[in-house]
Amino acid sequence: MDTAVSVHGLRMNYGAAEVLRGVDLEIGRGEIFTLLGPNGAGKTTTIEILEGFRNRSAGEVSVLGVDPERGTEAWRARLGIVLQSWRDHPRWGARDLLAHLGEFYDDPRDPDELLAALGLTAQAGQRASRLSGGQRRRLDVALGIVGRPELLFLDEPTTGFDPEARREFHLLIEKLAADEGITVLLTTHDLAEAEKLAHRTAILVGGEIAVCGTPSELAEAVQAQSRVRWLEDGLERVVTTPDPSLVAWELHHRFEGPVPGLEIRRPSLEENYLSLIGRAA
Ligand SMILES: Nc1ncnc2c1ncn2[C@@H]1O[C@H](COP(=O)(O)OP(=O)(O)OP(=O)(O)O)[C@@H](O)[C@H]1O
Repeated sequence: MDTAVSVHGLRMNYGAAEVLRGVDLEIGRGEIFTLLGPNGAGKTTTIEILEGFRNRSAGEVSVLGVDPERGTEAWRARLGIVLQSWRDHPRWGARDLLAHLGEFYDDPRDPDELLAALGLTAQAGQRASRLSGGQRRRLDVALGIVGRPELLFLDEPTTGFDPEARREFHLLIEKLAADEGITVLLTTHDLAEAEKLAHRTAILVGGEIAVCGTPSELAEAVQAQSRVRWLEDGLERVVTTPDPSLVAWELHHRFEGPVPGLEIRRPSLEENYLSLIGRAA
């Protein structure tokens, strides 16, 4: 795998608070990688360290072959960064903002093509402060890719999007990765978004990677036990098991026929994700 991001034993303390507790990650070039986790898990802290905005407490980090703590301007120009909230230049029009930012790069994208790709052509002359939340996020993404980055960081990019805008946004990210080989690292707390969009996802819980893999590996790892219920001697019995068909087979044998009130339930991925991150499903 041609590596875009490599992280080993990453630790971060804010004073006495240990926020990252030994994070390991390898992200390949051209991959769409999601960092998924609940509020406060350490997602933003991780990507701020990768972006070179924050110095780590310990561990090894390489982003496009460079330690972010020693990143030069030339290295930074290879990154596209979309922060959680970017509220600068409220008086600038969307197109002017893109054209202006593009001047800082050697080979910027054409502002009009970018606006069209993001579905913002009608808002080209509109001030950034007058855009809706979803339009503003799309402009943020346009600003993030105007310099043709090799690696794009997106911190919770779809917060506030309606379903249609979210779907279009996902298509755009898939196109950027497929057509241009851009590596994308995005954070989200939406399991469905990670499942839909990412080639691979790492679930960050309490400053540690709980699970990392492709959507099917994720489903398998997060898949908890199934619940088998039945009635016996007037009482409800419940067992949890990784192999509900075996339990049902044993029950059928024991009852020598139909099992009263037999019910098998496999928790959804969402339920299992919630139990993994320590929330009631
Ligand atoms: N500058 C800081 N000083 C002290 N503590 C901080 C600082 N920034 C973040 N934290 C704490 O570190 C923990 C991780 O925060 P972080 O923003 O990385 O989480 P997150 O996973 O991005 O959360 P969210 O989904 O809410 O954005 C939280 O407990 C947060 O309160």
